[in-house]
Amino acid sequence: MSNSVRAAIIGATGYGGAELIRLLQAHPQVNITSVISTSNAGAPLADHFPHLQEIVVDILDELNVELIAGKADVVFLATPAGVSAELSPKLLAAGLKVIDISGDLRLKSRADYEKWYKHTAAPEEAIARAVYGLSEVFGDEVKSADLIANPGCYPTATLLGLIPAVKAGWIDPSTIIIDAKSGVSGAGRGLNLGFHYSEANENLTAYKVNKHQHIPEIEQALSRVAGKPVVTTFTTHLVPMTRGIMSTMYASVNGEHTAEDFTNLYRQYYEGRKFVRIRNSSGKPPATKEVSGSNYCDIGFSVDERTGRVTIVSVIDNVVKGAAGQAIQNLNIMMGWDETTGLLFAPVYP
Ligand SMILES: NC(=O)C1=CN([C@@H]2O[C@H](COP(=O)(O)OP(=O)(O)OC[C@H]3O[C@@H](n4cnc5c(N)ncnc54)[C@H](OP(=O)(O)O)[C@@H]3O)[C@@H](O)[C@H]2O)C=CC1
Ligand SMILES: CC(=O)N[C@@H](CCC(=O)OP(=O)(O)O)C(=O)O
Repeated sequence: MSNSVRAAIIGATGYGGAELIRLLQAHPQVNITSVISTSNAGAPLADHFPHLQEIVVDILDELNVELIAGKADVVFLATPAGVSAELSPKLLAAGLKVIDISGDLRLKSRADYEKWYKHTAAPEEAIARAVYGLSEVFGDEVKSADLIANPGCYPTATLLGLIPAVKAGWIDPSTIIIDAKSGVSGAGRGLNLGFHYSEANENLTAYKVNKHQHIPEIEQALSRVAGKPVVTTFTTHLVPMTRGIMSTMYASVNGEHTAEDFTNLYRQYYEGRKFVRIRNSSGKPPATKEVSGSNYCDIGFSVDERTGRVTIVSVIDNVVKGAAGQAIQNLNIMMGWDETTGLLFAPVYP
């Protein structure tokens, strides 16, 4: 077990990159040694993110694998789809550990990736080597990994909310419906008409209906846990707020289980895992603001005796637990450190 690591961040001028910098600069066992940009190498990072000036040294480096290997032990990729598929094998070959927050290495089927992401899939060896880093569920596999496929933001909230019940056989997986909502930062910093203030503000839109790239990711993990193929209906909505994801999930309950039973089951499943907080069944469901800026995932339950269905509400901050925070949690697990190192801060409220 090493006591500290040097970290490089590719995609440092984007939202995921900025959040990695914000969190890693406060991590006691990580030194940021390179922040990388393909379009602005040589410029100060603070030109892009004035909120980070004088927090980390920094002139943006060019993207050069040899340069990174000379400066860092671990590389975080906060890059658009298609980049990591090509770059990760080169970074691994240079002896680096790689944590990828894009979707490039999450799907075990290359055909599925190409169908849902419309990019060329990563080489088979890289996909086989990548460990799906849903920390609280697959943490044991993360321990020995050198390549992490960090889960997507929606899948993180959704899977943490469904897996204990699916695993226990308390819900019928064929009845699962997932209704998910995200703040605008989930779409990244790039410009796009649908995310202009006047289009997104005071508006609520469903998007990528039955076409969202997180559908196969969610189904892959649920199928693994259920031990049989699971398909789901998953609909995403854009909410005019900056951060936050809420996944509201519905499923038929197998047998007689109250909301309190679900609460106890989930508390047992996540025992000792500080970042998943299960709400009391008598209280109100969790809200996005109650996890904003933090690495927490809060989950609450209601069972409707009339319909025999459970409603599960799960919330996260998309850029923290849904991206940079979970990526750092996975680094902690890989390094044999306490998984909470550098991440135990309270949400920002209000
Ligand atoms: N935003 C979120 O909540 C979440 C995002 N993700 C995923 O994380 C990844 C990053 O997302 P996000 O930070 O929001 O996106 P942004 O669009 O904000 O940032 C992406 C960054 O990638 C860099 N980049 C673009 N093209 C290349 C290239 N060819 N090679 C290397 N770097 C490149 C750009 O910087 P430059 O031009 O300076 O190189 C850009 O700043 C995406 O795959 C996204 O889907 C996952 C979970 C949550
Ligand atoms: C609001 C919004 O547009 N969110 C994005 C989240 C994208 C993302 O995180 O993509 P990968 O996990 O596939 O990398 C979306 O729904 O596509």
